[in-house]
Amino acid sequence: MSRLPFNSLAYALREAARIDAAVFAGQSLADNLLGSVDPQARPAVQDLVYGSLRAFGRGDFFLSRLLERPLAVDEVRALLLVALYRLETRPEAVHTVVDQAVSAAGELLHGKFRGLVNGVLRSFLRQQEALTAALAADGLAVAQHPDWWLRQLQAAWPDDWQRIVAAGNQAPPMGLRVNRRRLARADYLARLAAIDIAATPVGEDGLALARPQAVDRLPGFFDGLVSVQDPGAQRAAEILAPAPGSRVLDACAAPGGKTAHLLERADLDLLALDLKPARCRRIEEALGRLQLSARVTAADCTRPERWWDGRPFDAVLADVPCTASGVVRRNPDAKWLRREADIASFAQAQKRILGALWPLLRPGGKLLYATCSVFPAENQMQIAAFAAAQPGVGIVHEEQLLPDAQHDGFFYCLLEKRA
Ligand SMILES: C[S@@+](CC[C@H](N)C(=O)[O-])C[C@H]1O[C@@H](n2cnc3c(N)ncnc32)[C@H](O)[C@@H]1O
Repeated sequence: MSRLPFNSLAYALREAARIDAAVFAGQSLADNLLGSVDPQARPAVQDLVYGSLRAFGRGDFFLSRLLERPLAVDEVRALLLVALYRLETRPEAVHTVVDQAVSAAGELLHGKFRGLVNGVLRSFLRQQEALTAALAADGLAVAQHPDWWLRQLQAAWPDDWQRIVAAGNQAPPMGLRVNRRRLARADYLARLAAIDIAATPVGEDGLALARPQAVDRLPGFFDGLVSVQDPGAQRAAEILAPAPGSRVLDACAAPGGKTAHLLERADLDLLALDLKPARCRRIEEALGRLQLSARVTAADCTRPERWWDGRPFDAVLADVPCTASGVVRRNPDAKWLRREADIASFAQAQKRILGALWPLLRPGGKLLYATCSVFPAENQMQIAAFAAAQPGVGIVHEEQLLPDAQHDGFFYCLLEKRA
C-alpha cells in the first residue's frame, strides 16, 4: 500500500516503475497493469509508462554510463528509467523531479536505494549534455528498438526502415470512425468544430484528430455516434466491402473494431469469433454501444467442426494474431516482450488459420487476410506461400501500410476463391 499522495509526482513515478518492472518480468500492458493505479493518477502514470517503454534502450544507454555495475533490482532500474524519461521530456523543475523520485525510492526495499537514485539522477543532470551527445553516436540507442527488430526492418524495407522506426518512436495519433448509420461524417466534424476539436477526414468514414482527446469529450461517444479506430484499421471494411445481406465470418474479431465497422456499412449476417470469452465480451460491449448486432461466439476458428453449421460464407475476415510490429507505438511493451523467434511462431499460427478458414468460403467468395505487422514473413511471404500451395487462390488486392503520422502499419490481402 503506497503512503505517497495519489496526486504527487512521486506516486506516479513509483507506479510507473512498478508497471515497467512487471513488463521487464514478462507481463503485457494488455493484462490491465494500469488497473490498480488510482484513477486520478492514471493519465500521468500512463504517460510515464508508455513514454519510458517507447524509449527502448535510451535510458539503458544512460544507465550504462552512470552506474558502476548493472542494477540487479528491476524495480529500481525501472524507477531510474522512468525518472530519466521524465527529466528528458519535461526539463522544467528537474530538481523537484529528482526529489520526487527519491521519495518514490523510499517505498522500495525499505528505502535502501534512495541514495543511489539521488546520486544517479543528479549525475545525469550534471552530465546531460555530454551523455546526450554520446547517445547521438550510438545508432542502436537512437533507434530505440531491439537490434533484431531493426535488422528485420532494414532487410525488409531498405528505403523506409528509418521512417518506420521514427513513427514507432512517436506517440500515436488518434483516429475516429464515424458511425455512418447514425450521422454523416461532415455533421460529426461540425459537432467537433463547435467544441474546438480540430479534425480532418481520412478514408471513407474516418477522422484524424489534431490532438488526442479523452473519449468523454467526444460528442455522442457513449451513444454510439463515433468510435476510436486508427484509419489504417478502417481499410479492412473498405477493402472487404461485403454486399448487404452477405453471410460473413469475422474469425478473429475481438475487441470488435472491424466487426462494428463492417456492420455500420451494411446489414450483414455476421458471425464474430474470438478464442477468448473475456475478449468476446468486449465485442458485445462495442456492438451494444453502437446499436449493432451479430452472433458472437467464443471459439477457435481453426476448429470449425466445433462451431460451423456447414453453410459456406460469402466473405471472411481473417484479422490474424501477429507480432503487432506496425502498432508498436501503441504497444511499446512489445519491444521489451517480443523475441525474434516470435515472428516464425506467429507465421505458423497464421498459416494454420488461413488453411482452416479457406474451405469455409463459397466459390467466388472473398477472404481478407489482415495483420498489423510490417514483417514480410507474416504478410507478403505468408500469402505467396499460401497462394502457391492452395489451388484456386486469386489475389485481388494487396496493400502494405507503413506506419506514419496518419495511420498505423497494416497489411491487407484480399483473396478470391476461384472455381
Ligand atoms: C488482431 S486481433 C483482432 C482485432 C479485431 N479484428 C479488431 O479489429 O478489433 C486478433 C484476435 O485473434 C484472436 N485469436 C487468436 N487466435 C485465434 C483463434 N485460433 N481463433 C479465434 N480467435 C483467435 C485473439 O484473441 C485476438 O483477439
